[in-house]
Amino acid sequence: MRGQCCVWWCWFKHHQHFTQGTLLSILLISVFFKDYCVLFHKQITMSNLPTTMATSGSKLRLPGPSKLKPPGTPFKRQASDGDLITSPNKKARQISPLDSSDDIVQPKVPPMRQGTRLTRQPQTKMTKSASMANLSVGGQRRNTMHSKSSTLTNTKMRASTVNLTGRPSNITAATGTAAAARAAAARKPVHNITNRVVNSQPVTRNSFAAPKTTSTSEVVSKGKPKRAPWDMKGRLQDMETQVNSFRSERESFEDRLSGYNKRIELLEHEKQNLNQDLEQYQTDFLANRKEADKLSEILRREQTERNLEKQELQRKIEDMEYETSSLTRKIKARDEDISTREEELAGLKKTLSNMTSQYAGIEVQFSSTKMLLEERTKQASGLMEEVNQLKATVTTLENKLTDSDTLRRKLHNLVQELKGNIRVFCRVRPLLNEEIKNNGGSDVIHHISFMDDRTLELCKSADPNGSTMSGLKGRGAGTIEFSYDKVFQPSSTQAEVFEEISQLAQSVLDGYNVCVFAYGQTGSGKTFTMEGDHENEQLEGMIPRTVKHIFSTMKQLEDKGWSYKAEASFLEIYNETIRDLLATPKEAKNLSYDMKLVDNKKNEHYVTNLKVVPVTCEAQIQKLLKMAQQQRAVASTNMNERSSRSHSVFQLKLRGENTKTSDACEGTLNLVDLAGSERLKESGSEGARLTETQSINKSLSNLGNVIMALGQKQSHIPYRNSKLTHLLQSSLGGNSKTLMFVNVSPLEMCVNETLNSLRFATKVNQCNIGTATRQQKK
Ligand SMILES: Nc1ncnc2c1ncn2[C@@H]1O[C@H](COP(=O)(O)OP(=O)(O)OP(=O)(O)O)[C@@H](O)[C@H]1O
Repeated sequence: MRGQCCVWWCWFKHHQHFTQGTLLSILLISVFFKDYCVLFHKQITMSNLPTTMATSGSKLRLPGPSKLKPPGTPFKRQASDGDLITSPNKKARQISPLDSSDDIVQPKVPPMRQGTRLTRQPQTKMTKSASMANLSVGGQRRNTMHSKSSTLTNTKMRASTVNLTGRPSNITAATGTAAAARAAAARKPVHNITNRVVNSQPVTRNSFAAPKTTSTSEVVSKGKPKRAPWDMKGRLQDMETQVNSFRSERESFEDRLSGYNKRIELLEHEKQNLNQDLEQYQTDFLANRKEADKLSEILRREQTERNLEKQELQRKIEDMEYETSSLTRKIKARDEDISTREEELAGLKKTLSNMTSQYAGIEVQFSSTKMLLEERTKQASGLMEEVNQLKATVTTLENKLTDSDTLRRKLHNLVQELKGNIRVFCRVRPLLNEEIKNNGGSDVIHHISFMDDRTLELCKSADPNGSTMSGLKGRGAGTIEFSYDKVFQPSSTQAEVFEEISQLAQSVLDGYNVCVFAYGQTGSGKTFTMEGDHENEQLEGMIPRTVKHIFSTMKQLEDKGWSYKAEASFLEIYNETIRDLLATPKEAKNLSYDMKLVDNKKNEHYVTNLKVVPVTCEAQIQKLLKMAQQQRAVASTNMNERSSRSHSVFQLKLRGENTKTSDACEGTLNLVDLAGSERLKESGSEGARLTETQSINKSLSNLGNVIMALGQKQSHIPYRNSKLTHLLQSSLGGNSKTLMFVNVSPLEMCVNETLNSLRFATKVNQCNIGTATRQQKK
């Protein structure tokens, strides 16, 4: 009966537009086929297996127990396309009716729309299932329905039946729409009918496995007594009742269907929204992913930078640690220093307290001293007046002194002029080591007596040749007295000797010609007097001392506006031949030296090819003297090992200019070391040495002749008789200041030579060779 009802319901649903009359006639026909339908229903119920139901040419295949899903298992999406009967494009939403159960696991939805889905989704599934079942039963595809799809359809139909029987579900509750309310009102009669089913057999999942369908006819039959077969009227009434019931159900279903359709639309809309959301999510996801990539890149860079910064900071920390350690050491050192300073400070404080007490005492003294000072200040002011007066007196005296000095110079020159321009100094050398031994260990010279600083006596015990001392003053037999401008005893030093001739050095700077020569026998001390010992400053001779004096005076005169130019030359005359002592043998090779007159009026001569060296300092001249000394010809004789056999002439020309007074002058200094005078018999010279000696004596005797001629004012002065006098012409004449050293040997065996030298010197000293004149340059 239940199957029959289903058939009818389906048919009715399909042909709902039929008129009630038509429906009635159909019902009558179905009554005739009642037995067949009952039998068919029984077959279904008994077998509980998939059954093919044919009604009015339509077939419906019901699912067997094996086709049903286990309880609690939701329909899965792997259902074939056959499951999607009415709307294949919505198969994603085709879910088992069991999803409506409370214990069905709901599909996950995005959180944003979770609330919505939780309330709507089950309803959507159920609506679809119900519509599908309705369509299937309605026979739209009754001839083409596949067995599998019909199985599912049957299952769905049953599920919809279950829902239609009034099982409370969240779908109804969730929708809560007006349509649902209308449907519920329309369903009311059926609900009453089905309530019995619900009460007798509650719907569970297991009930789907073994569905216990109860046909409407059975329900009706249970409520009312079964009509007899012949009671067609009653039956017709029942059918009408059922038809009404079905109609109301149909309306209810239609309402629900329209609700489901709306729901489908909503869900479609929601799906679109969800798709949009999904797209948005995907877009967002991609954007976020890109952003995440960017951020990760930034993070990586940041990490790299942070690592670098970290390393930098670590380095800085290390540096700071190092600095800290150094500062700590410094602080420690400073602390130590501070402690030391503190100790010092404590000591100083003590000292300060002592000094403070001392200061108090001093202050007392100071006050007394202050008073004293005031008195002294008064005295000082008086004394200052005296000092000023004295200063004025001093100034006056200084002026007088200057005038006196000038007068003294004039008088000095006058005295020199009165003395004669050629002066003679006698110097007796001391006995040397060997000579002292021979003298019995005594340095006393027995045959020479020094009367004063100008006179000496020569004692000559016997004259084997019968010579007399006629013409000389004597205090008795064998004693001869000689007087000169100055007599230097053996003890006289080089400095004492130079002091006497320093005025001559000054005269050169004043523009006078000066000639100093040493005369004496070999070994009497001429070279010692003129050159001395260059290595020992105290033993330096007249030449270096004169040069030093001249250069020091030149510096002093610079303050008075004088500036000088000096030129030096050094030559020797050996055997009447001139040799340049400042030229090396290479330089002097093939050079001839001769005397030539510079100026006829002045009788000035010069030596051709002679090397003249400009000098600016004393050291240069010292160098030249050493060079000349090395080159000087030294010959060994019986009388003296270092006997020099030539006359040496050191010449220094000075030209001075005064920028203040526009004064100018020119002076020449000649320092001559004559060759030793010796008598031929005593020297024992032979051959070349004899010739040397003869030449030397000749030039020396010619020197004497020139001086004699000058003294006697002869018209002819034999300057040219020898190279020496020829060279010294300008210095021996009346235009120069000449000084002759007569060097005397202390040896008694040389007394005759000494006598000759002293006689020669006396002759020279008696000569008046004229007045020296200053050579002024204009
Ligand atoms: N005043 C003196 N004081 C000390 N020693 C002196 C003095 N005069 C000369 N002598 C010494 O006497 C020696 C001879 O002196 P020097 O060579 O000067 O004689 P000389 O006359 O130049 O001889 P020559 O004509 O042969 O050159 C030297 O050893 C010198 O040192």
